[in-house]
Amino acid sequence: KRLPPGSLGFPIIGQSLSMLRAMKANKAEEWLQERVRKYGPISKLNLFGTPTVFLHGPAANKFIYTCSEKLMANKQPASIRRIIGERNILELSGDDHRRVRAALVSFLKPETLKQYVGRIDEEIRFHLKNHWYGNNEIKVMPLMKSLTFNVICSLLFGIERGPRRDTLVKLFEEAMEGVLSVPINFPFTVFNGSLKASEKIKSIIMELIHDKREKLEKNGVSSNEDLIMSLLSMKDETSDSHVLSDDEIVDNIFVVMVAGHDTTSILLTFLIKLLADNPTVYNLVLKEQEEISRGKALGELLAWEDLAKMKYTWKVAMESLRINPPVFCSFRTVLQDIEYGEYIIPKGWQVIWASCMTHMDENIYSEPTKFNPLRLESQATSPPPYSFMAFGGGPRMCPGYEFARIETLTMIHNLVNAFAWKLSLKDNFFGRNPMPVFHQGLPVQIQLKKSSDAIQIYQF
Ligand code: HEM
Repeated sequence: KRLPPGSLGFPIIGQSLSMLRAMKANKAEEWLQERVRKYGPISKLNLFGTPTVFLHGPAANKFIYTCSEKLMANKQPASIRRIIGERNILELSGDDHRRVRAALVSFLKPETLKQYVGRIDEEIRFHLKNHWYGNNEIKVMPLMKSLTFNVICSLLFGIERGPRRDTLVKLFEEAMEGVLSVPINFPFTVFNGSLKASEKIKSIIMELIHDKREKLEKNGVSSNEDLIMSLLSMKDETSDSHVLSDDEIVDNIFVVMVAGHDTTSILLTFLIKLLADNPTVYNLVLKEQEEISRGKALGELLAWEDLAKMKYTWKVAMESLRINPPVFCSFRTVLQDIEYGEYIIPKGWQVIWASCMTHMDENIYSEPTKFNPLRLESQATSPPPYSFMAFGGGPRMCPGYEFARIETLTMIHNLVNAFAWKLSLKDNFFGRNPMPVFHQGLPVQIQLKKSSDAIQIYQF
């Protein structure tokens, strides 16, 4: 058995800068395709200070998602670990991972979230009134980021609108800049700036924990009012001790901030673009959403049951995720030498794979660059297992799927019912940092629909 083909490049830096440059120029898929052409579906390289093996294809996806925890752990690159924290779910494995995941899922599961659909709808209407109503043009990407951040602040962290939220937004952007960087902590480096922002974010979360604990003790009852309250209320049935330590709550609230807001904002941004580019799809989505509005009183908020009727709209969202998955690549760390085909992946190395590569494989999806929401519906063309990777897979599959679905469907329902829009620019260039970023924010010209419903709901 031997090492996979490829070069490890220069020590520490390896191919990191070359890959980051390709990501910034939105050429990362081509960069990876070039590797596959040169070396095949498995090759070695050096990323973010660690020797790495890149794997490609559904068989590789299956291998990673079903691999024993004894062979592969979910350790992230050092930059992510140091910014978010050692006890965040992405770093944990075995019983620790199951315990923290179960605690998060007990709030993120449909049975809990279904009662919050109306609250998310309210936050979205507030956003539309404040940022869309009365304007002729808006920039979609920054607005979607602020919307999804506000939704998680309200629902998951119970942070009221105001200075604390505003400070968090700014710090959060600074922290995110260095999540994929060479982890050298010199003054004025991006990584150094991100570490400083991360410290401030953590002290804000710690303050929140103290405030909420006081509130819980005063009331003397457990609470599902928001995710932090829910985590603080959780006790082990046998020992009566808290399920998560304060440090674990801080690191995992941080990870939910990262995982929960950027991803959905990117999905919404691409959806708005795809709907502008595809009038037929926009009209079909509108038809589905108008049908739902007809069954409701004027101004009545959406409920869980309404979301089940938005089947076509969700297919459109899934097709958007196939073409533009927000999470570009994922990492695991090898704990023992692993044999993969004719190669060996040594202990201590990283494994990396990229969903976009599988999603754009024409052997799986015919005409992969074509936006076709119905392709995920038909039995004949539905993708084989481990071929749709936007939410990951296996025991680490995204636990925020339902939250993202509620938020996305509720926003699209409100948008198509109230507004028509078209892209302001012909070219809307985006790069990855590591999430996609539209350089000009995706400006669109918008028009409030003339219907009396839209005017009554979305005007002040
Ligand atoms: C469109 C929206 C979203 C997408 C595309 C997405 C994608 C993903 C992917 C691909 C993974 C797995 C990464 C891996 O295997 O290494 C993941 C994990 C995760 N996601 Fe999401 N996500 C989304 C929304 C959310 C939301 C809204 C939340 C929370 C409110 C969330 C919380 C998490 C957490 C905590 C994990 C780690 C799970 C674990 O390690 O057990 N995500 N997500």
